[in-house]
Amino acid sequence: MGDGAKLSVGFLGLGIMGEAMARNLLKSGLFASVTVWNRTLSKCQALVGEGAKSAETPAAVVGSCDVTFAMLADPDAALAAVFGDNGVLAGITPGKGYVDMSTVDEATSTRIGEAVTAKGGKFVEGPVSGSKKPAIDGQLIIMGAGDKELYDLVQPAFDVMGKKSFYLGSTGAAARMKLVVNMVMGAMMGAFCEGMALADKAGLEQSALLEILGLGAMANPMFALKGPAIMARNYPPAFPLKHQQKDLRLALALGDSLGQPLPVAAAANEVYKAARGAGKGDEDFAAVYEATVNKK
Ligand SMILES: NC(=O)C1=CN([C@@H]2O[C@H](COP(=O)(O)OP(=O)(O)OC[C@H]3O[C@@H](n4cnc5c(N)ncnc54)[C@H](OP(=O)(O)O)[C@@H]3O)[C@@H](O)[C@H]2O)C=CC1
Ligand SMILES: O=CC(=O)O
Repeated sequence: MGDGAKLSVGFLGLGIMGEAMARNLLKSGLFASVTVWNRTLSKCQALVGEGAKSAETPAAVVGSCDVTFAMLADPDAALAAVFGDNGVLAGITPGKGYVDMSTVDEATSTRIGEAVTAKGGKFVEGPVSGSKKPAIDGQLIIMGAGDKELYDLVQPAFDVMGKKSFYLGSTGAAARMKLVVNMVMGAMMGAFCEGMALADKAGLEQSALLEILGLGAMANPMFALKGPAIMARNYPPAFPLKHQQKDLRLALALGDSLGQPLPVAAAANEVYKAARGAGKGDEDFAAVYEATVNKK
């Protein structure tokens, strides 16, 4: 690995994000091969049709690749892929790299990193900011931490998947940073939805609110993008609500562990929990509006 020859890379998890990210690795032509795996194996077919290889287990992917990337739902999924039967660990041999780009907590990432390095492998965590479209466009923001040699080795892959990557230090730093970023995002979306609901109740046009917000210091791409979805009350998933609630839950746990009060995020989390409870978990996180709006 790292002797100038093209790397063979693997990718575990072909959900909304992973499929787009793996496709960009494939399309780049920078790698000797791209081998994919997904728990629901049928989801590998599209990429195989475009030139990827597929394998039946994470161990088989890792065994046949220099570096394997993962983009999995949550801590349970990330741990299952590594420690489960025929998981990542079964394929790790000295020198192999594992880059987990899922949004998880520090404890999960540390556990995975320690297990990989105990077998002589190298580990980087690389959670991302940016949603379905930035993933498709290769415009993610990548937060990296862990083994610096592996981070440098996979920089070309990060450049294909993202517009900027940051090396933040030892394992855990990127996991923490990503949770802080998504805590802010979840609370912002919660406040925005309350504003949209109040505007409507107060006899104001939501489109006018959107335009006024968009012209001032609070202008941001998220309000501009999600505002029309909220007005149409139609939420095709780009960032599933269940993942935003998971991120708030993990950020609040981080706050608890550090004695940092997070009352705004805690309140926002309750609204996402209500939306999940109402069956909105697989819709876009803008569907938190449905738990905000007072239907009376
Ligand atoms: N969507 C977004 O905008 C963004 C998402 N993220 C983060 O990226 C990660 C992936 O998100 P996204 O692609 O949207 O999620 P999806 O829900 O679309 O995909 C989740 C993936 O995880 C797999 N998975 C779930 N549970 C398990 C398990 N127990 N064992 C093995 N595999 C499992 C799924 O497999 P299967 O197909 O079999 O269900 C699927 O491949 C999450 O951590 C999310 O928080 C980060 C930035 C943006
Ligand atoms: O984690 C979600 C995102 O949009 O970033």
